[in-house]
Amino acid sequence: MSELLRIENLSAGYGEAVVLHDVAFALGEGQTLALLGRNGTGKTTLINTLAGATRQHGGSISLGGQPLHKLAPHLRAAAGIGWVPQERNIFKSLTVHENLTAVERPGKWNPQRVYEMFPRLAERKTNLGTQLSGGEQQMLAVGRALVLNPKLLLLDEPLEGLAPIIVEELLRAIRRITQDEGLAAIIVEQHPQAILAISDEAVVLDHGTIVHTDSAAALRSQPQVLDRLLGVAR
Ligand SMILES: Nc1ncnc2c1ncn2[C@@H]1O[C@H](COP(=O)(O)OP(=O)(O)OP(=O)(O)O)[C@@H](O)[C@H]1O
Repeated sequence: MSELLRIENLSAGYGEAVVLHDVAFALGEGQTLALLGRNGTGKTTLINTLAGATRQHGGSISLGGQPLHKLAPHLRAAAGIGWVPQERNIFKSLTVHENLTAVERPGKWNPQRVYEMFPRLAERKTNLGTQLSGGEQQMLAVGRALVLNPKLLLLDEPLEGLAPIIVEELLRAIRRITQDEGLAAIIVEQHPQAILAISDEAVVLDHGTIVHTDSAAALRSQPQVLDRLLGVAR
């Protein structure tokens, strides 16, 4: 398996404030990484740093051998980072279809394939972003990242605040995207069991540093370790 992402000695934050300290890990092509940790430990900051939306103070990030450090967020998208931020950030004044076609880049993912995966979006094709439920917005945010045809998908709490039936639908889609279609992904989630079940690797952050790295299967099978790392019995 060849390497896709390499992070070394990374420190990053907001303005002068440094939130992440000496973060380092690598991810192979087609691998899925669960990024876990208590509230406020830096998970979103790490995702945002990969996407280019924070201030990098030191260290390096490379994707497929290309350094990302100096690239603005839109150039990171072009370099292969598909970002689904916590706030979803869909274009609310555009229709579902326009949200997808506005950012589409050539590759195997196109709006038609997104509609096949999320039939609800196909039914809502001509609806504006403002007219979508939270679950539909999340599906659209995932679809919009996919039609960029990224090398690496970043999903920041994709299941947060959604009804159980929608959670199931999104989990099925994420499994299909990562396991069946082989797209590499980093997934942040508060409820780790569901994500560990579909991930290859796991990294746990605390106070902005990595405190545990293991295979997802090994971490999943040790509830007492998860309990210690995340603070609540899962
Ligand atoms: N825009 C910002 N400006 C300054 N500090 C911030 C900003 N966003 C987050 N922080 C700080 O960075 C730290 C890490 O926050 P972050 O949102 O990355 O954690 P998280 O692990 O994703 O938490 P959660 O699970 O609650 O989303 C926190 O101390 C937070 O207060």
